Amino acid sequence: MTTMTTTATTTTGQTVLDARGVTMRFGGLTAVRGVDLTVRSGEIVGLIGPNGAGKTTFFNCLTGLYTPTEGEVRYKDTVLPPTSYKVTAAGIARTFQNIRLFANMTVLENVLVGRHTRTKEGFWSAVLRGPGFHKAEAASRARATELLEFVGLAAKADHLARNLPYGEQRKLEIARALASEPGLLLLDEPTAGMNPQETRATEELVFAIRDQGIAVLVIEHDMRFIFNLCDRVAVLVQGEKLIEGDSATVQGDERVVAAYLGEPLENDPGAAEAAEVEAAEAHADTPHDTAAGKENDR
Ligand SMILES: Nc1ncnc2c1ncn2[C@@H]1O[C@H](COP(=O)(O)OP(=O)(O)OP(=O)(O)O)[C@@H](O)[C@H]1O
Repeated sequence: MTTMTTTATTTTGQTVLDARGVTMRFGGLTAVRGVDLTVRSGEIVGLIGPNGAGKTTFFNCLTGLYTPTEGEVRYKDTVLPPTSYKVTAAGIARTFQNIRLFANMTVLENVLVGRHTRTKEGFWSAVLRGPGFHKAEAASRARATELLEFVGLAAKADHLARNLPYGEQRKLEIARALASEPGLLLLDEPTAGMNPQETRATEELVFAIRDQGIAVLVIEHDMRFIFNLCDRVAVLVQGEKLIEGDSATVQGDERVVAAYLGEPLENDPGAAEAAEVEAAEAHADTPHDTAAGKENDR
């Protein structure tokens, strides 16, 4: 990972995101109910909660994919327009839980696509390909290359996105989001499917992004990642914000433990194996056999 040449613009404490009373209803189901959340520059804020708690729906309300049924979202004092293109242009970028790359485009082209809200050259300029277009294109390529260096993918600029390993596809999504030069980056489960080394590298990458002056709001089920990374963590349960505070406060809150941390996650990779071992122990004549074998498999 290399350092971007843009100057860090951190003015710690300035509110970049101010969501007030955000409610999202789908017919009879209230997926998000009256959620307030602020994110300030220089901060990494975590959003956690059980499956179905409303985290992604809340992200969708912040990024113009959904228009909240009630409530208001402001970015740097301006009420956000209800379309994702305009939200990106205003300064909020995001990645998705399910990776959304252009699989048959190169790594560099994917990042160039992310720059479309920052290029002034219009349709006719692109068609006529005059000097203005070529200058803007060269500047965009230079910036995209810089971002690929930042996330550690410069050597793969010409590879097709679909040929990247999973962890690198997630990095590419982040580079593409950064290409819109956001002031706030929303990451939806950035380490899903990653091994521990990739997760650790993602943690470093998020710190580096924050150090560039970009505020980060991150949804993640990996609690170690969240509590290492975040200055503040908000917990959503059944669409409502249960608590918000620093890592120690949230981890120690009895309601959070009861509602979330105390229960195995639905996709807890150890849960199926643990159940298998328990069942084997209950039925085996020699309880050590199966359990010992399973331990070695982990
Ligand atoms: N477009 C939609 N139409 C109807 N219901 C929806 C829609 N999107 C989400 N929901 C419902 O809203 C609730 C919250 O879902 P959401 O995906 O926001 O939860 P989540 O906290 O992100 O879950 P996970 O951790 O599993 O990703 C769920 O009950 C879900 O089924």
